[in-house]
Amino acid sequence: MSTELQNAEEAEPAVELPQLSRQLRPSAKGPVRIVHLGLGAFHRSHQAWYTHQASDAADWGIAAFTGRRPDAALALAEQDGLFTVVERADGGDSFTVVSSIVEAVDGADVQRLADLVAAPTTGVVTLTITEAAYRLGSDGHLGRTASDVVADLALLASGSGNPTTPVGRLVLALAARRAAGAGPLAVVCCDNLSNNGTVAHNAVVGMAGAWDAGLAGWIDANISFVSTSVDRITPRTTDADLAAVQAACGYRDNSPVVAEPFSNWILSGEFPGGRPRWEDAGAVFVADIEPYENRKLWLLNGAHSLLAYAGLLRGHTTVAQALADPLCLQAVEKFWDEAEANLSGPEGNAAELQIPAYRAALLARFSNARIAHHLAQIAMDGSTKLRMRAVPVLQAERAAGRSGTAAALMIAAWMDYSAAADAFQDPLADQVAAANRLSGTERVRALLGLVDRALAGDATVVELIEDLCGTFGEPAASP
Ligand SMILES: NC(=O)c1ccc[n+]([C@@H]2O[C@H](COP(=O)([O-])OP(=O)(O)OC[C@H]3O[C@@H](n4cnc5c(N)ncnc54)[C@H](O)[C@@H]3O)[C@@H](O)[C@H]2O)c1
Ligand SMILES: O=P(O)(O)OC[C@@H](O)[C@@H](O)[C@H](O)[C@H](O)CO
Repeated sequence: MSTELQNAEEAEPAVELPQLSRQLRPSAKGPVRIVHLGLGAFHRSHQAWYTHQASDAADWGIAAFTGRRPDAALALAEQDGLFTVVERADGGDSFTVVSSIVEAVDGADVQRLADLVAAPTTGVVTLTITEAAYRLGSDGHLGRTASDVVADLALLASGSGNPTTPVGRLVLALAARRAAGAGPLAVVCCDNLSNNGTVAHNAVVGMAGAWDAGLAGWIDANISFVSTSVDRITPRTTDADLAAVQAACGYRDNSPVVAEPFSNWILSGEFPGGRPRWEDAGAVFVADIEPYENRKLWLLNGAHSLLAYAGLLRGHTTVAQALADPLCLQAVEKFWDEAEANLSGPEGNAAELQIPAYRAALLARFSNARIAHHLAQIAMDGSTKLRMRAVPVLQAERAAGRSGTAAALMIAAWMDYSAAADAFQDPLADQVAAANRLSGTERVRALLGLVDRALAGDATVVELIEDLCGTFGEPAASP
């Protein structure tokens, strides 16, 4: 099922080509034993790709559900779940048809989700629903005032209708599993969150407990929440990507995904319902995930957020363009110095994390100009992302008696961007807009309070961030 072609863009585009399907590329469908929520680009390039490569892949089919719209499920269902992963390196593309997704379902079909999660054959639920979708407040617990959470809780209490949040849908499906007596399984969070297994646990148990304390107790006793560090840069698919697959592979694929050749998956936790041999594709299972998670979230994702806000303010569009700007690069290097000073390795062995090599590899990965990773995509949902990417480094620097200026600069750049952006997307967009109607120190304090309440109460930090605003260009005047 794997095709290797180099320099696809040199091939002539074909016309009237057959569509990718299991007839065109014969491949058996494994039984559904993994249910996935959040059928986006990253699930296809990462968890589906690892499952496809496992030596026991034939035993582990994935049923993948979309989040907010049916489109991705409809497109993939047309191809019996098959899609192409395009690995885009500096030197050219290579193409692999991935067959692990055996069912692609509209997330609104909550009955199908409940049926599959309740099946005793299902052993794993994976999640890529984005950081903001867990609806956690800055205290790390479910924000029970968010309007969609309120609506889902009312709906669960009434016993009729379908939840709309992914967490609400999962809670309903786990209730069905409990009723069916189907036993334990693992929920594997693959979103870019620190301690993401605990985040998923707090969101799921928080919502279940607000509905039915017995269900929350059953989930605590039966569901293992696995933490992971996930890595593979996967931008949104473009029309040019569709054309490149068509030209190189000789079929039409309406759901290809383009990713960098690099991939990494580190997992920590129990799998009481079994799991595929993901280690065959390079996944690593560890006892203590925190050092790896911090390395990735601070160095990679932290630099991404910094480049996104600084880069957009300076008129750049992609990660590679922003990195080529000396002012942005310098900010990244300084942030990395601060982050590195606070990274400790497994069992206190920092050398194990190989930070210099990791930093050098990141510079090379970010500079891959053939991967057009748009800063606007990375910039979304900043109030949530900064809690993982900037706040821990700033707190650690201050605890060590240092200023934390480079981490504070990331937050200042986000503030400037929030006032300047034409289309600002964030779960707290309304509060951000209200804060931006204030001025001076009041504005900075209000914005910082949306990211971290304790930091907003520290006058020195507020002053530092206020001084750093404007570093990458003045934001537009407040509305
Ligand atoms: N793309 C990457 O390079 C990458 C790498 C590592 C980790 N991740 C993680 O995976 C997540 C998804 O990335 P992606 O590239 O697949 O994005 P995507 O936009 O392609 O897909 C996101 C999926 O989540 C659903 N979703 C988003 N917000 C939701 C909400 N509020 N409620 C319900 N469903 C919602 C969407 O409908 C979609 O199915 C990221 O947020 C990140 O945490 C992504
Ligand atoms: O996907 P997000 O929105 O959490 O963050 C944007 C990027 O930082 C992220 O997608 C990275 O590219 C990814 O985490 C690399 O593995």
